[in-house]
Amino acid sequence: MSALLEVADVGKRFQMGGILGRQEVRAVDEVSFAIAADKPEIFTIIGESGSGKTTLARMILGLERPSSGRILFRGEPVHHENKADRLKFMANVQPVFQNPFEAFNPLKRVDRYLQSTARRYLGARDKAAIEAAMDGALQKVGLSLAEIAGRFPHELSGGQLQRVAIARALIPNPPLLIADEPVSMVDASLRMAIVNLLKALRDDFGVSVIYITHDLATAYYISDRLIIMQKGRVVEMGPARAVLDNPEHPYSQLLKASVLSADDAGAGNLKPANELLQFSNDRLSRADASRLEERADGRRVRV
Ligand SMILES: Nc1ncnc2c1ncn2[C@@H]1O[C@H](COP(=O)(O)OP(=O)(O)OP(=O)(O)O)[C@@H](O)[C@H]1O
Repeated sequence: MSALLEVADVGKRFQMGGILGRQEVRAVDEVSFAIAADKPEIFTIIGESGSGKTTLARMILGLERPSSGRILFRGEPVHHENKADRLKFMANVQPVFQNPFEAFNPLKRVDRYLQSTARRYLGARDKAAIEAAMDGALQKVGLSLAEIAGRFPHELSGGQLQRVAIARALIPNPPLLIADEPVSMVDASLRMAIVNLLKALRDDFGVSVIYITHDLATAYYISDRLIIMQKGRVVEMGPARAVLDNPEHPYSQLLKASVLSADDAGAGNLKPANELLQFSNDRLSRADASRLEERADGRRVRV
């Protein structure tokens, strides 16, 4: 397989506190996976708050240096000191952030963002070429330049604004998007439309998406493969349906049980989840001596 992205034994440690109470946080610990160049997919990173998802995403985007391991995009390290190399890399790997209202300045018209992206990455100078690039990207997300031209962020819904953010990311025609919790700030009624859009980008335009979430339901619906992270470590990874239909690691089971117990609210059905929490914490305390073991269905589980 020729790899689009290769993440190999990647770790990130942060030093916390002063000289005395100095502490090390292992935000990400020995994470490995690869995304093929010729097989677009939605690869999901799932885990609760603090499990290291965003740190991993920032390292893939070249915004943070790994403390150990390596990340290669088409065989080249993702960290570039040189501005031109950085720009070339960013044209290929584009981020979509959680909160579209934070991503756009409320006093700036949204089409300006698309314009500057087209100038920056495509080197487009004349008005017709810039507008064609903007409209092409907006059409991919179900909008058009005519619909959003001249409008300010508050004149669009959260769902529309997130579509514009995705259109902006698509302008350089990147083969890979890194979408960090792209639907968590979007109104529940509009969430599926964004999730379906990510699927359409994969199916119709061959874009791979690293989808970062703590939401099992959308992860199940959208993912080809996934990794489940707990405190910086992968506890289970593999084909999404196989893993989520029948999770093996206690933490994966706990995530699934938490979704079910939320549906079951009031039914007093928390005991199994409490037991799983105990199992999961037991495993975590022995994590240093653990390793990922391969299963017949293609998944790998930390044992
Ligand atoms: N710059 C930093 N300095 C120190 N610690 C950090 C830094 N960034 C992240 N961490 C720590 O690393 C761990 C992983 O954080 P990270 O933000 O990657 O998790 P996450 O899964 O994305 O959580 P969330 O869903 O809340 O964003 C946490 O314990 C966090 O406090």
